[in-house]
Amino acid sequence: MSFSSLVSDLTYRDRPNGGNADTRSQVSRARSYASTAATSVSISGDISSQLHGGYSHPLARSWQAERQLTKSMLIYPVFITDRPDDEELIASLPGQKRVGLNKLVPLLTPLVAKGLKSVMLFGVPLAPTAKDALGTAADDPNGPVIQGIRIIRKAFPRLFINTDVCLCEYTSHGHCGILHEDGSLNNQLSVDRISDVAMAYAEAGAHCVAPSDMNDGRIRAIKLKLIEAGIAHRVLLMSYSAKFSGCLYGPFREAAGSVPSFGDRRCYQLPPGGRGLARRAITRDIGEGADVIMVKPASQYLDIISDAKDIGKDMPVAAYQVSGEYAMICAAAKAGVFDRKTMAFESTEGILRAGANIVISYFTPEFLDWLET
Ligand SMILES: NCc1[nH]cc(CCC(=O)O)c1CC(=O)O
Ligand SMILES: [Zn+2]
Ligand SMILES: [Zn+2]
Repeated sequence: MSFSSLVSDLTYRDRPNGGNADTRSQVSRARSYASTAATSVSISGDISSQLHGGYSHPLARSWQAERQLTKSMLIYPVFITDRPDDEELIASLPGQKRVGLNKLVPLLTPLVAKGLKSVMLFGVPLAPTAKDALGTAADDPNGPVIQGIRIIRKAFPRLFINTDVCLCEYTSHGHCGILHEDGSLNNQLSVDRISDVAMAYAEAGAHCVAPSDMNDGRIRAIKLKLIEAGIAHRVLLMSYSAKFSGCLYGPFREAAGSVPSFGDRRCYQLPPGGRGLARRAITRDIGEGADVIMVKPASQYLDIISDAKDIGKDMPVAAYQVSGEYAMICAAAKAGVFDRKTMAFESTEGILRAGANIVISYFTPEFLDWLET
């Protein structure tokens, strides 16, 4: 194929700008270049060098992705406080709100109408007496999560309810379990307590329990309790398997009031360089009975998402684009670094390309406007 025949193709091709004068003059300039250069420039017969035709049309571009982002892949994090009439914007998470139980249905109604399929519930106890060493408020039958489950089940019977299961929002020390006297996690007591909380959410009607505490053995403990209670067949167990420590949960901790009062979470959340450790945690959690494995944060850990897909070949992989990732995108877009919507898609498509089937995203309400299906 010669250069001049490629150039003449240009005149027939569909063009988004309708082949305006500008393009026509480019084409004629290219053509006159081709006629003078045709003898010296010749493109060899290598047909595999031609890729553009495969993605010149928007539909053809969509065919290039293994997984297209759809509304059913998105899970929206929802923060519920213990003050029923609360409705306040979260300063650290632009555009996101914390709501009380009375404002839950008004928050979700327009989103469900636009195709919201799934939420992840977080409880935010604000009452000064709400926190103690055991995180008692986590499974308070009158607390925000259990009452939130009941309200959502009734108002939106088709909405899939995931519940984040952890103690850090409810403990006086802000750690994700019960502590030894020296301040380290007491793994056995923590697992007992976390699995009780998971059971309380499942029995209240949650479709999914998702422990984010990172104590060893909690997946197995929860699965066994679900089986024992005869509800394992209707409750999905999503493990925050590869959850890394670092600075990307800051805005969430602000929103949920779960900043640890001392120390940090590095003894239970994974070290950022720990790819092998993440693979072991994923393998372990699959073995303990997880139905879905999660990687978190998402964009900084795309290799881990890919590993999760590889290890859990037959399982759905979820990725949590966490508060810090969201806040960074908001801040950069606001500063004019890039367009917010373009980056929302680009980051999410990267997460899907790495292997995720499910994305937990603060952009969900916007995606419901942006996506057709
Ligand atoms: N353990 C609770 C929990 N569940 C989800 C997140 C983070 C979510 C986000 O940053 O958006 C956290 C915070 C943490 O572990 O400190
Ligand atoms: Zn926690
Ligand atoms: Zn420790």
